[in-house]
Amino acid sequence: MTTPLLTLEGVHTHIGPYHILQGVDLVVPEGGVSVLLGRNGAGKSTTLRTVMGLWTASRGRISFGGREITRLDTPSISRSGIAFVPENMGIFTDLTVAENMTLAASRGGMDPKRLAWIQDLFPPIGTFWNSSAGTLSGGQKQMLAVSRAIIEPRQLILIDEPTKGLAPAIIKSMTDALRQLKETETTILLVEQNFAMASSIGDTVAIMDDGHIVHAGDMAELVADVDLQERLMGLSLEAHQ
Ligand SMILES: Nc1ncnc2c1ncn2[C@@H]1O[C@H](COP(=O)(O)OP(=O)(O)OP(=O)(O)O)[C@@H](O)[C@H]1O
Repeated sequence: MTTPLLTLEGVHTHIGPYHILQGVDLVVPEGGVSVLLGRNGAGKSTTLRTVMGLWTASRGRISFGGREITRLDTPSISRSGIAFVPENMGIFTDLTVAENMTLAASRGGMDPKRLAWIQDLFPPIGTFWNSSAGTLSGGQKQMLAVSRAIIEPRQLILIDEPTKGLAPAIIKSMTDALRQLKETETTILLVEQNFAMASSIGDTVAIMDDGHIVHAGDMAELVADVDLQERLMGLSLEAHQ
């Protein structure tokens, strides 16, 4: 088994009076794509937000690269090498694509070589460089959100449902780009509801329900095991058959 990059052990998260994560155990190996599947409300976004310190775990332990990050603040977690693309993408629609990218390059200036690589990965970033981000299509906005997250090299990127609401052709471009990103030094933890997309790119998979991980293993095993898919169907795959 590859070395774990990110580990959650018995993580509980409360949001106000609600007990949302109820002992999440999750291992993201270094390299490749780990997919987190689960029906609406299962706790997938809360898991990503808890890793980023946007919610603080009330119990349990989160380690990244062998270092405990459970109670660090979000800027420190981000500086430690984790980028986050939230479901609402977090881009500035009143600013241009160029301004969005400049703001994301927090350590002063964009590396031109890296920017050229990103524009190659996501051609609309170059094409619409001086356009207002608000005028981009849904898929282009999502590409901008991912581009902002990778403007500086990161060891791990957490991406929340990048294909939500996108047309099949755009889902394919996004999947191709993430596949290229996975060939680099970046490990990806992807929350997805689109099982076809998730299974085409994922190396490992974890399935959540009711604030727990109910299955974890290799994606190839889940794809090959129709019985297992059927058992888990009601939990996560129902909308995609
Ligand atoms: N700010 C909040 N206040 C109260 N409850 C919340 C809040 N954010 C999330 N929840 C609740 O936590 C549970 C898990 O939500 P979460 O967004 O993590 O699920 P999810 O698996 O990502 O679902 P989806 O696919 O619909 O985004 C849901 O019941 C949701 O209503």
